[in-house]
Amino acid sequence: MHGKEHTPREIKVGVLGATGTVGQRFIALLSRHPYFIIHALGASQRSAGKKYTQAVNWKQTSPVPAQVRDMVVKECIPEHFVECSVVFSGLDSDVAGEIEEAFRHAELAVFSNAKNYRRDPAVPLVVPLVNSSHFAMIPQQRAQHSPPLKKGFILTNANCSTTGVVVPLAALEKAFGPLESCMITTMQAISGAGYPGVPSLDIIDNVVPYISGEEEKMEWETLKILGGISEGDEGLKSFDMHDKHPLRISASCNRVPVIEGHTECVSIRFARRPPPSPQQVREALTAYTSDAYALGCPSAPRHTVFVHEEVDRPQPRLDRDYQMGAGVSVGRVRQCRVLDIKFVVLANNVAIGAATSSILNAELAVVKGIIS
Ligand SMILES: NC(=O)C1=CN([C@@H]2O[C@H](COP(=O)(O)OP(=O)(O)OC[C@H]3O[C@@H](n4cnc5c(N)ncnc54)[C@H](OP(=O)(O)O)[C@@H]3O)[C@@H](O)[C@H]2O)C=CC1
Ligand SMILES: N[C@@H](CC(=O)OP(=O)(O)O)C(=O)O
Repeated sequence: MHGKEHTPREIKVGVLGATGTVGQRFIALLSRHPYFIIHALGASQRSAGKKYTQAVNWKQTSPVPAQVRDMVVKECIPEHFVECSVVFSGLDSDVAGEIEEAFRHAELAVFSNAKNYRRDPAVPLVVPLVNSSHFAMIPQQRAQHSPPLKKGFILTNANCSTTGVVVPLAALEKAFGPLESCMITTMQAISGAGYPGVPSLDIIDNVVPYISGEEEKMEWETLKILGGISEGDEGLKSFDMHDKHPLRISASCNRVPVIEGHTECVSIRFARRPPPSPQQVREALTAYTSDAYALGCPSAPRHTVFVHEEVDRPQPRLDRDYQMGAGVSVGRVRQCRVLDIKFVVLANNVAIGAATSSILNAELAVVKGIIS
């Protein structure tokens, strides 16, 4: 997607949870990646020992890529992945904790979608369009491990709804200073619940106003991502959780009958007075460029935030595949009579909300010389 990509030698990668919703998206994206080469696939014991096409219930719009069709799926143990430098994890969170730790311990770079390590004080929670500076925690994470690691680490990406909202929030903090409060109401696609996900009898002709754990994750993760890294007396780093400018966030999460793409209605108040106008907000969102794009990551979107002028956009069916789902769409930027500004965000939950974020994070790690 980027014109002047930095192209290193080929890097062998593995995919854990390769048969799942996120795992399939990893495979579709990695099969045409310029330097990540799919070398090993892992899933549960139900799938291990089978050819990929026999193990997977493929739900992507393109066929199973030729290079993985006959690959035999392995159990998720590091011995089967020794030739890989990187593993991408789309593992169920019930099992991701132990498996990802075993891979880190075996000196692999683990890029995870699961929630298990997002709150770990040594693990960066990186939305690649926002906080690539948090990679600075990796040396400390390696040093804290017993024995200290040379190559292994875990880096997570965020919850898919958090990812959509932090991109415009980061752009606006960059342009206009800290935010003071933020109210979010989500309309989340059923693919966010994996496959087969929400039963059809629950979701057709319906809205379900509850997604377990989602509101707490959005409220907490946003603070870690938008906060910086502070350095203590003995040089020890910690995530500052947006503490210097406390940000109050309230999220309300709903499941809606959409297949892909999370829509979020967002209202914000800025700390500085007077606040920017809707037009200044539109301009700042349009001008925002990610480090991932500036550094030449091949999967980075040209438009980090695409701002719609039409009054009825963004819409999931129309906008979720723009830039292969790697950017974020914003529309309906207008004045809020309670806070300052309100707008609508659309983010593709399985692309920038999951697999694309992990791949971009790994590309950033390559550009920053953390993996080679
Ligand atoms: N869907 C989304 O939009 C998003 C998902 N996530 C997170 O990404 C992760 C994957 O989600 P999703 O793809 O939707 O989930 P799925 O349920 O679709 O896939 C889960 C994967 O985990 C594997 N698995 C299950 N149990 C085991 C086990 N005991 N050992 C090894 N592998 C196992 C499954 O393999 P098998 O087929 O063999 O059972 C499958 O490959 C989750 O942690 C989720 O919370 C994050 C952001 C967005
Ligand atoms: N809970 C999200 C998807 C997800 O798996 O989130 P997390 O990675 O934070 O557990 C959804 O249902 O849309």
